Amino acid sequence: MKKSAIRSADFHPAESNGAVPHDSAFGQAEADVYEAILAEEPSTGEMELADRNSLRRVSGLSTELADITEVEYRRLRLERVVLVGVWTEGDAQHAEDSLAELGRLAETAGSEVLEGLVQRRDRPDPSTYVGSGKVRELREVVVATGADTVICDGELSPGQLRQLEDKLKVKVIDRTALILDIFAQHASSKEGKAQVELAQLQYLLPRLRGWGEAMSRQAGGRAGGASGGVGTRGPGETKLETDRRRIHKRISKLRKEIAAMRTVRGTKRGRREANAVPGVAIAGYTNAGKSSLLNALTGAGVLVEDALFATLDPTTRRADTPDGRPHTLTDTVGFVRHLPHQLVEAFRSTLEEVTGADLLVHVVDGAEQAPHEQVAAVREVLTEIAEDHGAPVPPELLVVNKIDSVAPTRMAELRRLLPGAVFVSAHSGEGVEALREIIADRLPRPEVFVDALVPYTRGELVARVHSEGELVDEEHTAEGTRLRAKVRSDLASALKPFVGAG
Ligand SMILES: Nc1nc2c(ncn2[C@@H]2O[C@H](COP(=O)(O)OP(=O)(O)OP(=O)(O)O)[C@@H](O)[C@H]2O)c(=O)[nH]1
Ligand SMILES: [Mg+2]
Repeated sequence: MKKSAIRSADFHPAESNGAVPHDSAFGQAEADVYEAILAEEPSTGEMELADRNSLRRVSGLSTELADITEVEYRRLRLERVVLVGVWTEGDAQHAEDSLAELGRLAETAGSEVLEGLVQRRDRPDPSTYVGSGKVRELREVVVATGADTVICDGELSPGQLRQLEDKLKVKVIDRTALILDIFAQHASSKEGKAQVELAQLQYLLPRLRGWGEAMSRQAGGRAGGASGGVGTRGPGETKLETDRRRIHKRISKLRKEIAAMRTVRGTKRGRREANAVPGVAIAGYTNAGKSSLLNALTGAGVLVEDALFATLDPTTRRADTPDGRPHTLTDTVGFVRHLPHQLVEAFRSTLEEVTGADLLVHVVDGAEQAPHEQVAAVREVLTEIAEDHGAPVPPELLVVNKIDSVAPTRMAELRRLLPGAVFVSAHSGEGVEALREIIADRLPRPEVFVDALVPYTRGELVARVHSEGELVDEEHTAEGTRLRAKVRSDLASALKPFVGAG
């Protein structure tokens, strides 16, 4: 597994400030307890209780929310991580690719990847995700590497997370939480932030119970051994109820806010549609080079970064086809395997930019090992959104990017894997001109022929024919401008009063 440089500025070893988890905003780690656990490896049933009582609460994971709004800025503060995946189908290569991607996601979130392990199983273990033997092995790796976090390549149930954490004694998070964390770090617009927070809270809600139990158990332990038994409402649980209510309230508030922002976005899009300017959405796997391609096509200065999910807010640019027809190009949020469904829901309004487009430019990174798998993952999410939206997926143009870093021998293979694709390099510009022509070709064309005499008082209609339609000829007469052109239906109806007037 590739190692990234340790981000020393961000590196906080387990803090030992004696903070009681209940009082700390996000459960400060209790380093002294942790040291004690490291010193002895408990294995017997007798040890188990002590073991559980000394569970290390890790910063960022605790559901203790001092202030719900902090979720927005919540960072998992991942540091030194060990990755683990369960491989249930496909071949070993597939499992390793998925883990390598998890590693890149972890690095994007700012952590150092120390080790990666995969296990072949028919299905993940219902209680600990990996099998019990593997848990022990994993614990050894955690101790040997000094990792403070284990990231699992899947979405774990609240119970699985808790049990693994109990056994590994370090923070355990899953792919979903990791992706949510990256989105939280990258969201910059008001809408993006609200969407991420909504997704995080939805993820958090079902997980409150388990952690709440652990917390009340701990509280009971501290109170002198009178641990809150079954049915006892410990302080943790009371707090839990309050937290849950506050989260529910916050969720409905966010939903309302997002709906309002969606209306604004819809209005903007509606205006574009009313202007009959066809829209192209650039979609695709994260890091495929969507923003780079938008820049190459339009000269827009959109942020390009070798990071996953650099773009969270759609950027729309106007452009003209080589034959002068205006259209819009929208850069969109990238997709990834197992995109958390909470995010798909929260980002619906953003993703609607994609399903509402006239043409989908689906960008895929040609330098990837298995680009066709990324293509499949993207199509899966698109279908899901389109179904939700009750609209068909727009016609797709597959574009293979980064051909500057593809070996010539590999090109033939790519053509076979991705039939019908256009090959480009946003960097070298190769193929970009051809892509422009193909996009122009696939855009809906004005289909209604009009022959109208537009009075000089209605100059704006003439201007629209110039910018949106295809002019056949134009003549300035005493009564007005005589236009013969092909236009889209909405403009044709606006011109109707003047048709046949000459
Ligand atoms: N070699 C090569 N690298 C490219 C090309 N296009 C983009 N890249 C690199 O790929 C990385 C990702 O590019 P972006 O344009 O940010 O990709 P994106 O699809 O917008 O990514 P997200 O917004 O994070 O989903 C950057 O490091 C780019 O420099 C290309 O044609 N060739
Ligand atoms: Mg981007």
